[in-house]
Amino acid sequence: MTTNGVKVNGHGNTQNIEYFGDNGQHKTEDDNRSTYESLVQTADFLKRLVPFKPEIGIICGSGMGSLADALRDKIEVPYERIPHFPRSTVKGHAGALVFGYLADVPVVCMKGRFHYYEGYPLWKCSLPVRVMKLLGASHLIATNAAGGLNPNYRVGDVMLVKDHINLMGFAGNNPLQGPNDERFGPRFPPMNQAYDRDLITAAKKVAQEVGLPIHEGVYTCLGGPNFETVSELRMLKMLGADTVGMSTVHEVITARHCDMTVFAFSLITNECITDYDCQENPNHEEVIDVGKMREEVLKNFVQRVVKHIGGK
Ligand SMILES: O=P(O)(O)O[C@H]1O[C@H](CO)[C@@H](O)[C@H]1O
Ligand SMILES: Nc1nc2[nH]cnc2c(=O)[nH]1
Repeated sequence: MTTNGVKVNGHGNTQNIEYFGDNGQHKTEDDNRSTYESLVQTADFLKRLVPFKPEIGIICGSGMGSLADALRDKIEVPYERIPHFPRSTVKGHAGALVFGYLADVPVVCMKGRFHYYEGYPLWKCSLPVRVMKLLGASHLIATNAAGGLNPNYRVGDVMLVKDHINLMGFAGNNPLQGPNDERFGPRFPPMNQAYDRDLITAAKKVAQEVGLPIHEGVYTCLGGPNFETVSELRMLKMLGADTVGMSTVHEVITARHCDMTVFAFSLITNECITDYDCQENPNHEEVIDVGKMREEVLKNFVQRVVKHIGGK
């Protein structure tokens, strides 16, 4: 079957999707991969709309889109207007880049991120990070809603991410797969200092000031969209993960590849269920509700972290 330049072959559960250019020439997934030049086009389009250079890129996690509402002199650009940009499909992820000033620091917020389970390859989920870099941002703040695996974590607490476990990477899936463009970064980037230690130290102080219960730990990302089984969670705990989600890791890898300084945190939206007798179920509504419940304190927290970065 061929429709709109896409041919789907296959029987039963296996399908191979082939792409065709305008002249019927065969294209592969890799031909559709964004290039340095296409991302420069995206950045140039945005530069024409925004009269300042963002210093920090902020990714709002599920239910945390209101972080972007705290910006002054906002310019909001819906994803569907931005060339080469994916579209948001998940509840709690509005789908717009919001430019403005937070604590007098110029920033750009992703009000809505892209997830692997939406059907986007990891390079596409992380594409906005490269656009932020091309816009001039030197720092990335990635926020996420996550399940708390560490038994000391409570719903509403925040965990500063000190490290991650790239589980999808173990299975051979990585946002940096494919040809490497040195203009972004090296073929083999180190990842042992992915999360900036100075920012973690500063953020701990800020959390105390705003009365936010804080932890420091290890995040892991699964592909989703289902929440985990009891056995999977027990395994992740043994591996050393403190929180579990479906985002952030590939964004951070992409940011470190292009030499951005990274700060990330998880809002604990649910306690992971590691007991077969527990009758509760995690669900996305609860995740979004906790984000909303903590919106004021998180705005305050992020604003102060941004101020710290801006004042450096
Ligand atoms: O990581 P963010 O986007 O904050 O969202 C988390 O919450 C959603 C599940 O409720 C998943 O998308 C998971 O990744
Ligand atoms: N994978 C995963 N993602 C989440 N996002 C919010 N809570 C959870 C969770 O428990 N598991």
